[in-house]
Amino acid sequence: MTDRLILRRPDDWHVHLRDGAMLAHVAPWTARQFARAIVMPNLSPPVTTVAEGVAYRERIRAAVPAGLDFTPLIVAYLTDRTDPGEMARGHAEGVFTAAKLYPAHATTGSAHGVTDIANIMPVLETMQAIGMPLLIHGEVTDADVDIFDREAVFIDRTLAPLVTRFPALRIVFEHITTAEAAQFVADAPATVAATITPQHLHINRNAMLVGGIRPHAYCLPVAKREHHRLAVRAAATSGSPKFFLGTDSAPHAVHTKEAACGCAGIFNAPFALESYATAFDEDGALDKFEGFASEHGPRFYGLPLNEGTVTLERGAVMVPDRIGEVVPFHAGETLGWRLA
Ligand SMILES: NC(=O)N[C@@H](CC(=O)O)C(=O)O
Ligand SMILES: [Zn+2]
Ligand SMILES: [Zn+2]
Repeated sequence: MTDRLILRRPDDWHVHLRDGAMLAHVAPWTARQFARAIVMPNLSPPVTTVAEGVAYRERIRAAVPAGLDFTPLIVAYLTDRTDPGEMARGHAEGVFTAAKLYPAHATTGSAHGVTDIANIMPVLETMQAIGMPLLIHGEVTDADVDIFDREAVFIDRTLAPLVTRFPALRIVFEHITTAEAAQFVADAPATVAATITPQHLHINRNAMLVGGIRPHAYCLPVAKREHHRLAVRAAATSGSPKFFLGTDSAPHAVHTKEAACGCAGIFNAPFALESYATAFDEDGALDKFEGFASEHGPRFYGLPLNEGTVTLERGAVMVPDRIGEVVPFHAGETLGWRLA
């Protein structure tokens, strides 16, 4: 039995670091675990221009404690009016690593998102031509589609046609939650990959709804039935280079989650590696963890692998009930792996 895991330094390919006081509160947690992170642009207002990207990157750097070697990778937020030239310039100047498609009103901070994919066709043409990855929150927003079906329907209505129409565009299907998504990505060309969160490896929808409504288990896409969790978990531990680590750590102050209309998002950054390692260990797949955490992501993005290592060791770690004003994922639980 392995008791120590020495991994090439991992990256987080999907995180929400927020802004202002929340940024200062949460950024150190990500920076102590990961070398780089793809930082989501759904601020208010969102990060849409190169100048805003540069300014946000500076604010993130200022929030990272001295001595931690951490590189934030900035993402542009696509709207109906995104200028292809602005994306090309941001990418060429090394500001925008990728651009994010939020279908309007699909999730937290998506009000300025894209109302119809037809509106961004010229942007996608440019991104394909310059090799700029497209990151997607893959859920439809149609009122007649059940919330538990919104990811699977998105594949048929939007994602599959997009992959056909843009055969050279690199696409990351973010935070997948369904068997359909795992299968779609596995069968898709090598231009299509997916991130997987810790929560979607650990919980199904019962965690949210059995024995009382549990707002801290609520995020989007919402956790699904158990067979979906198992399919997502099989994808993560499969060793396929199409699946990689993206926490979707999404902090919200406790009073905004414990509310009549609670915010979507789970704050998992403080114990993210511990959480993933516990899941891989439970499935006898620790040998697949380094690829998932440290290799598949940079290879897909065309970025160098990190130098240096982190060490995880078997041993109990208690997750606190609160971290400041935020309730972390696994609050009150004990995980079986800890960061050395
Ligand atoms: N995942 C979530 O439930 N929430 C994210 C947005 C997102 O990633 O969809 C957030 O910004 O709070
Ligand atoms: Zn999302
Ligand atoms: Zn997210």
